[in-house]
Amino acid sequence: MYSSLLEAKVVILGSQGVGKTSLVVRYVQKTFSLNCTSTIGASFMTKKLVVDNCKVRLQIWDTAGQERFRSMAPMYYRGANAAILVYDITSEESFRDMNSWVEELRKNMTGDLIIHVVGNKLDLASSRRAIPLSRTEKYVAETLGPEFSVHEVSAKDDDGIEELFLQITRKLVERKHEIERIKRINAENAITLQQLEDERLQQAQTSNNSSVCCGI
Ligand SMILES: Nc1nc2c(ncn2[C@@H]2O[C@H](COP(=O)(O)OP(=O)(O)OP(=O)(O)O)[C@@H](O)[C@H]2O)c(=O)[nH]1
Ligand SMILES: [Mg+2]
Repeated sequence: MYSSLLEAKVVILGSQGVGKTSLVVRYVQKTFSLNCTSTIGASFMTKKLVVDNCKVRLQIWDTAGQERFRSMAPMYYRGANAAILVYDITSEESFRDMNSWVEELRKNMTGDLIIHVVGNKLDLASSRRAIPLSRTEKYVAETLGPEFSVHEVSAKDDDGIEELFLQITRKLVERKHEIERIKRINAENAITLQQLEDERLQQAQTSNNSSVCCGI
């Protein structure tokens, strides 16, 4: 028996060819192909999991990295609960591009969006790494804040991807439980206030009755 159900929207953003589709396909379908076709517009996949006694349904939106689709991105990140910003650890350009996503999200997002920065293609680290992990960590700590996470993953080798989505889901579940706890406290406080008000009215009524009696 699960204590609650959570439906959440996660959006994947990043420049063309960093491996957004590969990441989602690896996580949801457990497969990988070196011959992916570039995404047109966007698409989503659903993943169900159970975390901390909570049944979760993640709707994972895979967006297109091609520049011509960039103006469509707000349609996908608005209403999202979490965003995964992907770069390719072998590409300086994709790392810089991620910064423009951070700026854009900052300007347009309301509410608290969970953001995870993800360097993909970790399997190429020894031969072609262009972005050291320390650089990403420094960037994220200084730009996003220490509470935001950095991951390096490989969609090809299925390395770090389960952990990435698990961490995001845990945060979403924690947040849901926190909101429920606050609602419960507010409801309890509202009941206490109502009881106090009832008692006050009752006392007022009693004293009114006794003054009427005295008047007679
Ligand atoms: N070596 C390696 N190649 C990868 C990895 N992930 C993706 N690729 C390859 O990188 C290329 C682009 O992957 P996609 O998943 O299509 O990239 P994308 O970010 O969805 O690209 P757009 O849809 O155009 O924005 C493909 O040839 C993938 O096979 C990885 O972890 N390691
Ligand atoms: Mg794609």
